[in-house]
Amino acid sequence: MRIDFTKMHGLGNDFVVLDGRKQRLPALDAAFATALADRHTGIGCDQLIVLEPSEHGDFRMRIFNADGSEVEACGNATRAVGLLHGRPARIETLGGMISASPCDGGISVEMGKPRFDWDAIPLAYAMDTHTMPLAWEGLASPVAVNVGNPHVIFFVDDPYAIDMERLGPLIETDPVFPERVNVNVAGITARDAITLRVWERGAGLTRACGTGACATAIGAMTRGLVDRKVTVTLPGGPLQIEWREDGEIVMTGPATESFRGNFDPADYGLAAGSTD
Ligand SMILES: N[C@H](CCC[C@H](N)C(=O)O)C(=O)O
Repeated sequence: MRIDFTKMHGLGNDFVVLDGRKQRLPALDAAFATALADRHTGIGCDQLIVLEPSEHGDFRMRIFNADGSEVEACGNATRAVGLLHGRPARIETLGGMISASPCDGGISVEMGKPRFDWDAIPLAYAMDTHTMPLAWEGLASPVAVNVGNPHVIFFVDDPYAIDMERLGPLIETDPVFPERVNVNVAGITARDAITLRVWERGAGLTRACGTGACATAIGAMTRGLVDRKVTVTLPGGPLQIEWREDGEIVMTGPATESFRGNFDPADYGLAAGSTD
């Protein structure tokens, strides 16, 4: 029984999207996600996205990083599935209910409200998350915020001068982050402009990170560095982030369908037709 997929991306952060409402899928475990995400022996992606029926919204979106970890939120994928849905959608995720709507700028997503408490990030012990009293070599005093998933944000002069391949995994896996963390290095270029690079938990350096853009914008706003509407420019391109007066984070940006295909799970040694 072959499985249909849609290959998509948001500013180069790429996904394999499976619609579990229309077909039976193998067990959604780390082995399945890592096999499909492998860029040499699989289809290749930063995240595997699976759509399922939902009793609380239009559908449920499950998110698996390339390392197989299932996580709570993915901003770029939310725009991608919003494009597929083609009309406003209420989406159930592990990080809560969010919504996506087609708009002039592509897809606009209400990502929920940020959480700043140390145990909501989460951190391993209590500390000031507005300015964490910690440093990893030259990266110091970050903001920590949860926008459905955990982020730590360092403000630097030049994000492209930071050795993310070395410092990213070091910080991602530091025990102070019991659920690991997405690592953001950001430069403020104007009251409405941020430059950002992200080492993603479970996926590494990606061309864009939607939740990273949201977290970084919020962190910069809480420090008074930018206004409540900013353009966050990642290696793959720009996203518009607004922190609305009601506390909701709104992200707007493009989503792209690259191609469609199908595969036989048996080719990956995966049992076909079982669902978890
Ligand atoms: N790596 C993230 C999930 C994907 C987030 C990113 N691709 C986005 O667009 O928000 C995490 O483990 O929390």
